[in-house]
Amino acid sequence: MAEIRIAFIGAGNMAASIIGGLVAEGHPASTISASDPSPESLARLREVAPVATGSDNREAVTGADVVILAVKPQVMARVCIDIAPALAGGGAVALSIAAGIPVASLERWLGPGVPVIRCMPNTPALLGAGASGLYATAAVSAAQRAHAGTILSAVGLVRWVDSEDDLHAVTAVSGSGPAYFFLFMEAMAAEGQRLGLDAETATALTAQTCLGAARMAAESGIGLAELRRRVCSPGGTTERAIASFQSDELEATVARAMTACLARSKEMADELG
Ligand SMILES: NC(=O)C1=CN([C@@H]2O[C@H](COP(=O)(O)OP(=O)(O)OC[C@H]3O[C@@H](n4cnc5c(N)ncnc54)[C@H](O)[C@@H]3O)[C@@H](O)[C@H]2O)C=CC1
Ligand SMILES: O=C(O)[C@@H]1CCC=N1
Repeated sequence: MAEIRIAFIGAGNMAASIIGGLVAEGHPASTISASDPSPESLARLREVAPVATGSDNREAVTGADVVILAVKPQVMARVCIDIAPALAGGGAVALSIAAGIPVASLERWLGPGVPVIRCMPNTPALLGAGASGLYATAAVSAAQRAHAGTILSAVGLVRWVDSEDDLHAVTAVSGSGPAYFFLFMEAMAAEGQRLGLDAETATALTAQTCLGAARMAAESGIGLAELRRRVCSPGGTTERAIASFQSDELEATVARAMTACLARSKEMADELG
């Protein structure tokens, strides 16, 4: 990857996931810096990759090509207003990964002349298995768009969306999505134990099954419903389990959860924007 100087503001879970993935992909750690007031966050990050760390956000953004805003939505306004003078005229693009914060707010806080990209990534970025939705305004140059795409592609799948509003749906699908699968796996592993397996075996079988199913969904070129049908031997065991899920309205349960997620994303935009 061409050397892009990347500054992370906020060195928590998501920053560590993206930095870990970037460095594992061969992006030089020497071109990455991270700023965070929490010594604990910085120490955890240094265990992931030997990047430059500090607590001065303005210093971190100076000279960066891409500034990744990786703080919680609740502190984003304060952080942006604080770094705005250091970004002015520097030519950097700001890339926010915060849920719910609209581009218009980021532009207002960062000041004129700082192009903004919004991204909704997810934590499997740590393993290079992330999934990110990105949205850029017209003020973002083709080169800056390419930089953002290169960074996020280093840690997984990237899809650009044409409308900022679509990022709410991306959040409901892939941003929050890993947690849905963890919850589902927790339930499967717990039931596996109740049915007699030891905890390690139940968890390992569950995780590997999820991984295998996900790889088939992503790589086989076969539709999801067909993949499911191929596991269901007529009159067999899976058919019984699927019938039980369907009579318990699994699809409606999933739809309600994702609708709640999307509603919260919109609510956050209203509260914090
Ligand atoms: N965790 C996830 O799965 C995903 C999170 N996001 C978004 O990523 C952002 C970060 O989330 P996490 O990494 O999970 O949170 P986190 O709490 O792990 O990390 C946030 C970091 O920001 C630091 N921070 C607080 N005030 C700061 C300041 N003034 N300057 C610099 N750093 C400051 C905190 O000390 C902390 O280390 C959020 O906006 C969230 O919406 C997006 C997609 C997925
Ligand atoms: O729960 C959240 O608000 C963040 C955004 C997507 C995943 N985690």
